Amino acid sequence: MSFISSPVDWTTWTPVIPATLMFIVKDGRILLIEKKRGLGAGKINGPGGKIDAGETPLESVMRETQEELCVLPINPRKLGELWFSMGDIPDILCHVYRADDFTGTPTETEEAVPLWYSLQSIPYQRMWEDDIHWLPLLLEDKTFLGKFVFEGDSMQWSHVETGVAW
Ligand SMILES: Nc1[nH]c(=O)nc2c1ncn2[C@H]1C[C@H](O)[C@@H](COP(=O)(O)OP(=O)(O)OP(=O)(O)O)O1
Repeated sequence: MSFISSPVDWTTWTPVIPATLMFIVKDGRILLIEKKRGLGAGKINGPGGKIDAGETPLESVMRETQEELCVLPINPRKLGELWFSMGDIPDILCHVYRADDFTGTPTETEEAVPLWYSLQSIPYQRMWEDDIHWLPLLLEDKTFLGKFVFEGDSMQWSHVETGVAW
């Protein structure tokens, strides 16, 4: 099924789960993870996760990157937001960050396997279906707001705007 106009009324959409993603880009490569558990297990994504109570999005993405990969991003900056209407699971608002350097050594943990990819060979076919709609913007250092409607793993509708001031 595909929709021309959104199947979701975004003016009344209310996110239930605030979450984060971090993309470290350095020397022509991007640091991704194979997620070992949780939502999207088996997929390739950036490190990140749910924001804990009392945490800011930035605090959360630093903690999650440290927990999942044993590295700390340097000078992270927020480039995007992703609004997910997820059907049968709670809706997610995800804050997306980029950093161009880090401290530590990417290390496999119980949650994730670190994977470096060249910017010319990002494995979009193993990522969430929406990623190809906004990750190229992040790589160009552009800001964005993406809205996506999913049914299970299948994207039903998408809209991405760029030039958003965060
Ligand atoms: N369609 C999608 N595209 C994408 O790129 N990332 C998505 C996505 N849907 C969810 N995510 C990411 C955002 C966030 O980092 C993560 C949220 O999944 P989870 O709730 O399973 O988090 P975690 O497995 O880290 O759980 P916690 O450790 O409890 O925070 O999944």
